[in-house]
Amino acid sequence: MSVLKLKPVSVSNVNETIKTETVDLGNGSDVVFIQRFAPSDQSWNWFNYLDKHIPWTRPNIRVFGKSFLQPRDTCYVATPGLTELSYSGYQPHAYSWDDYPPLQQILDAVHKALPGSSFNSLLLNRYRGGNDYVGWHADDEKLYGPTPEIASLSFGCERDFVLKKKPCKKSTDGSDEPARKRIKKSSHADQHTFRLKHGSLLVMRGFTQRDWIHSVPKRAKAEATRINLTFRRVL
Ligand SMILES: O=C(O)CCC(=O)C(=O)O
Ligand SMILES: [Fe+2]
Repeated sequence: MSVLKLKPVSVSNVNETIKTETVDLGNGSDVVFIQRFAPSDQSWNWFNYLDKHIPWTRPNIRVFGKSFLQPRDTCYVATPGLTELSYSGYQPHAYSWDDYPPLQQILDAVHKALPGSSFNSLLLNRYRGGNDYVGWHADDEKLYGPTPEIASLSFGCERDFVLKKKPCKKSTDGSDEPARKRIKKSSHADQHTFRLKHGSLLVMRGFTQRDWIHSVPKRAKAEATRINLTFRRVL
């Protein structure tokens, strides 16, 4: 019998040695979390560039029929020719990747870390202190398809990212049995909090947008600015 000897490989690419955690949310949903995706100095360079050069806007959005100022700054970048994004009654202008060359560099790094991914759009968020937030929502717009992979890269001030299971739909089977009894016992928690550090990458996959909602809540103590990039693929 011949034995295949494997030589130890010296890894030159930092991304290949980086610790990746996967949290199984159950029912075909999971989250991949890479806490140290990008080195701190590189992340600060990107933060400073984006803070200064991105044409941030704070649009009016509609939630439950009422008009609100979105509680964070935003900008949208997408490959030309894709279906236009529209959320909460707002249709952002799609800027081009070429307008902001470091974005292409960041996109390449994300693609390298996530084999098989091919993102073609990016929603940027800037939280100018702890009063800025994103409320409970799912990124379940039709243009992303039923099982979108969404990669979220964070720079600057650490904030909590909370995932919460959507409430179960009321049964339509006409049974009188209390729902509590009919639900199969599961070991999966229905809420998870991730501390999104400077340079971290969190990826939502599978049915996460169908079965879960997420938010970045207000935090009185988070005074500094945070920039977040969510990469998506429009089908
Ligand atoms: O800022 C974050 O970490 C999340 C942003 C988000 O959920 C979104 O842009 O859809
Ligand atoms: Fe989101």
